[in-house]
Amino acid sequence: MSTEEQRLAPLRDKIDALDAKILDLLSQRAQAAQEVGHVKGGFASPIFRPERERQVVAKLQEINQGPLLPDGIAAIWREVMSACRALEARQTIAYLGPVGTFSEQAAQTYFGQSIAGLPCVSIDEVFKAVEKGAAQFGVVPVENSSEGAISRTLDLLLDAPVQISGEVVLPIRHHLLTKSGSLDGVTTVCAHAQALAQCQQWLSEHAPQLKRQAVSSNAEAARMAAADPTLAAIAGEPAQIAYSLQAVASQIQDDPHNRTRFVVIGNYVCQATGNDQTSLVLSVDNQPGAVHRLLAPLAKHGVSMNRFESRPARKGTWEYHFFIDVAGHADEEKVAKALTELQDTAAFYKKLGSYPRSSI
Ligand SMILES: O=C(O)C(=O)C[C@]1(C(=O)O)C=C[C@@H](O)C=C1
Repeated sequence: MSTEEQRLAPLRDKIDALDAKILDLLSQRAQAAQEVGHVKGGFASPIFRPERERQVVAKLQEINQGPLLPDGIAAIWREVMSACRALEARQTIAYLGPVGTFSEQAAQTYFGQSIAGLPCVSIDEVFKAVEKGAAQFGVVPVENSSEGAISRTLDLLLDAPVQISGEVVLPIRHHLLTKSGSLDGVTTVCAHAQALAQCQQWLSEHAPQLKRQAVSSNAEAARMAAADPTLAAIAGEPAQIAYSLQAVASQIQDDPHNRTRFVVIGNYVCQATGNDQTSLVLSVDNQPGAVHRLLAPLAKHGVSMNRFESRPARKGTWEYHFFIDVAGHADEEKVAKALTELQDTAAFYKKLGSYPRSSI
């Protein structure tokens, strides 16, 4: 045994002994979670409680003496609670598929790995899966830092009978992938239209010879590139792994801070956590100063606006719908007062949900 091995052996023995204790405690925790699940079953109440999961992590981060970092604690307990939640009842989570998409990564980032993933061919299908009860929750992209709002998601949120129960913000790292790891013989690069737009400068500078073909998702592009040596794909690491592709170039997005925000849709109304956001859709009659008057209650009651997005109204009597995110939970007094006055002023008003802010 080498000198290094001699010095590592007792430390590894110590780790093994500690791991055994941790496993015993985790097993006790899992049994307690199962009992929680039985209680919930008696009341037919929801298994997933995001506000409780935030509370669990926040308490541990508060008492943490190190050396684990807060993000490490959050990641560990996300998986601990994901596994415990699955013992209560495995949650089916719909997302824009196929496997390997950023939407799948967002679903796993939010719910952990212990979920039943339901890849859907379109954002519409994610909404349908949640509405018909085929999935408890859905994860859909709502805006990208480079390309702006995902209009289909906004249009579906307008009419769908679902709540926004959470949000996830993912850094988006696009890679140029092929089966061989080179561009020899490659004529076309495939990707979702958003990804092609987010990498257009890099493609023009480094691969202007490639034809650009938009497809339903980056993971679908990866699946195609895995089957056709004349194709390259722009996709993330999950798709690269899922379809055994090699990187020709990594992180080719034009904006190094490129990120996409996803919303979690479901029928669950989150309780306040102290770090929440409320999303709304509003419309006003087309009169001078109408939008200013519409938003006046927010300033009056000291409610901050985090986002304001206008969309042409595709039907009905109004010209625009305004998608607005405000800081705070709808149950907070100042937010509740502002929303009541907004509702009285607006020609159209829909509360999409109050939910915990993304921790990223
Ligand atoms: O406390 C609960 O409601 C539980 O179901 C337990 C638990 C956990 O593992 O701590 C698991 C799932 C919930 O989303 C929240 C917390």
